[in-house]
Order: sequence, then C-alpha cells, then structure tokens
Amino acid sequence: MASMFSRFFKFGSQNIAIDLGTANTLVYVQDRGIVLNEPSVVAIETINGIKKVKAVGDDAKMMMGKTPDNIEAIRPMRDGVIADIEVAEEMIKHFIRKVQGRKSVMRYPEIVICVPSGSTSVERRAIRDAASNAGASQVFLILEPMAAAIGADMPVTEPVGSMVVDIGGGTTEVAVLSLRGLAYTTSVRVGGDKMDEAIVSYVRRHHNLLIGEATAERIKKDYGIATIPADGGETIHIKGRDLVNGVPKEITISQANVAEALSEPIGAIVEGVRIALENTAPELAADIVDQGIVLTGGGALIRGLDEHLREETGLPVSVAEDPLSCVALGTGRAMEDPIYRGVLMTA
Ligand SMILES: Nc1ncnc2c1ncn2[C@@H]1O[C@H](COP(=O)(O)OP(=O)(O)OP(=O)(O)O)[C@@H](O)[C@H]1O
Repeated sequence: MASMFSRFFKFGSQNIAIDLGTANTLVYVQDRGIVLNEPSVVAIETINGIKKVKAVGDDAKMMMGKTPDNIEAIRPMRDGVIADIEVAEEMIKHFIRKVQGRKSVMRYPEIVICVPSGSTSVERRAIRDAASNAGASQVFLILEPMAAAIGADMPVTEPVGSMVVDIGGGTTEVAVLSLRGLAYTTSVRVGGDKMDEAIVSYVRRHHNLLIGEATAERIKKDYGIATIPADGGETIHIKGRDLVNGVPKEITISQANVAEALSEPIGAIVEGVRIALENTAPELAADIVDQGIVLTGGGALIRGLDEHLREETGLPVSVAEDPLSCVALGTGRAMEDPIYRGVLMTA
C-alpha cells in the first residue's frame, strides 16, 4: 500500500480529484485547483431505440423538466450514490475529457474520487470502476466527510476531535474526525433534494399548485430559512400548473411558509447531529465543545441554519468559507499534500 501511495504522489502533474456529487460534480486538477463545476445531469436521447448522450452538465440541466419525449434528463447520482452506473460513467468521461482539453499530454490520469461514508463496498467498487472505465490509470477513494473537513481547513491530522456536517444534495454526512480518521460517522439520506421536494409538496398541499424541482430549488436558494421569521419574511410569487383545472397559475406565499416546509428535512439533519454527539467518545466530545461544528455543502447556505443548530445543540457552529467547494478542495489537497497520506483508500 505504501509503495502505491508514494508512486501516486510522485507521478505527473495532471492528476485529477473529483467530487462526484448528487447535485454538482467538481473537478480539481493537480496544481491548477478547481477547473470544472457543473450539475450532475446527463441528457440522453433515444433515436430508433438507440440511446445517445445529448448533453452533460450545465447544458443538460437547462433541459430538465423541458425535454421532448425522446430526450430524458437523468441525474445518475441519487441519495449520494450511483443510481445509474452507465450514465454516471458517461458523465465522468465527459468531464475528464473536458478538463484535459485537446492539448493534454497525459491521457490516463490518476484519479481521487470521493465516496459517501455510508456507501457499501459494492457502491464503492461501482464508483471506482466507473472512473477506471472513464480512463483513469489508477483510482483512489476518499470519504466525503474527510474531504469536506480538509477542504474546510479543519485540524484533521491532529489529535483533536472536530465535527463536520456536510449537507449535500442527496445526503447529510455527520462525522467526528481526529488523527486522519473518522472516529464516528453517520449519513442521513436528507439533503438539498429533500428540501426541494418538501417545497413542492407544501405548495401542492396548500395551494393545489404543481411546481417543478428547478422552481422549488430556486425558491429554497433565494428564500430558504431555518427558522420562521416573526414578521412572515419576504413575499414570494410562484408560477406552476393548477391541479384543479390544469392551467398555469401564479400564487403568493411567504418566507415563513418556506421555513414551515423546510422544517421536516432540517429537523432530520438536526437529529443526525444529535445522534452523532450522543455516540461520540467523551474526550472527543470535550474537544467539540471547544472546536465547535463546521457546516459544509450547499445546504449550509440555508439562512440561519448555523444559528438554529447552535440553539439546538448549545455548541458553537460555523459555516465553512466556501461550503460548495469544500469536498472538491479537500479531495484535491488530499491528492497533492503528503501530510494527508493515509486518508486515501484503494477501494
Ligand atoms: N444558497 C443556497 N441555499 C440553499 N441551498 C443551496 C444553496 N446553494 C446550493 N444549495 C443546495 O445545495 C445542494 C448541493 O450541494 P453540494 O454541491 O454540496 O451537494 P453534492 O455534493 O452534489 O451532493 P452529495 O454530497 O449529496 O453527493 C443542492 O441541493 C442545492 O440546491
């Protein structure tokens, strides 16, 4: 194992780190940093029964919910794991080709790719094989909360306990880290997607209006808030299809309604943090009282979530500087910096 890692760190300068997320895929190229950040979406076109990739990433996301019958926009990652292995492989291939460009001299990079801590060995092998088939000469894996913590500049190599809560699209990973290892980890299958679904179902239940995932995500990003504002907050205009007579319609809701819709998924995240704290060894728990909890992932950007968790746990809570990039940055740093040797796995 050691010889494999030393070869890895010596090798060429075009190695690649990938944050293969449910919502977004970020690619970090050695010595260049994050060079690609696109939605994990692939549009597949079927002509005479034959399936072909029509678009990937940004171009494919624009088609979501608006495709004709013969084109399907697929998100190959669901709940933080690969739901459609073939499509995921196509997506990884596309992104690798895109970052390498035409002039690249190194066609077969070594790849570090992150996996959810709760993934099974079968799921991990599927991710590793997808990267191999996409052209990697060698594939290393890193656990997502470890990558998030490294990307958030947390003291993961020191004998000090710290807690990271990475709220992604499909999963929320809660982990206690110390000495390059995960002392405790739990993965809740609740993240940004469940928040979007909660908004869709709130609007359907209370207003008989059907809205798409993309509209719900926009509402969450623009108005999502963890606690109900006393004055009701801002007013939001939403367009969708009336479920009673089937015609397009516009309604108005308040930011307080959005908070109400989000209370269930946010409650599940708080519960995950509580369970992790209850299961943390006393010495490490004592460290967390000093170090506090760091939030990463896109869900960390919900307004007031840090404050809400602070109230619920009584611990200091902060949001990482660039929560959407932490996992990719950490995966890249783990690839580049020998100080993190030992956090990479072969399968
Ligand atoms: N400003 C924002 N406010 C609230 N949510 C946001 C914001 N920006 C992005 N998000 C949400 O964050 C999620 C994506 O986060 P991230 O890129 O960290 O996840 P991922 O790595 O793709 O998913 P996973 O870790 O589950 O594989 C999406 O659900 C997105 O809607």
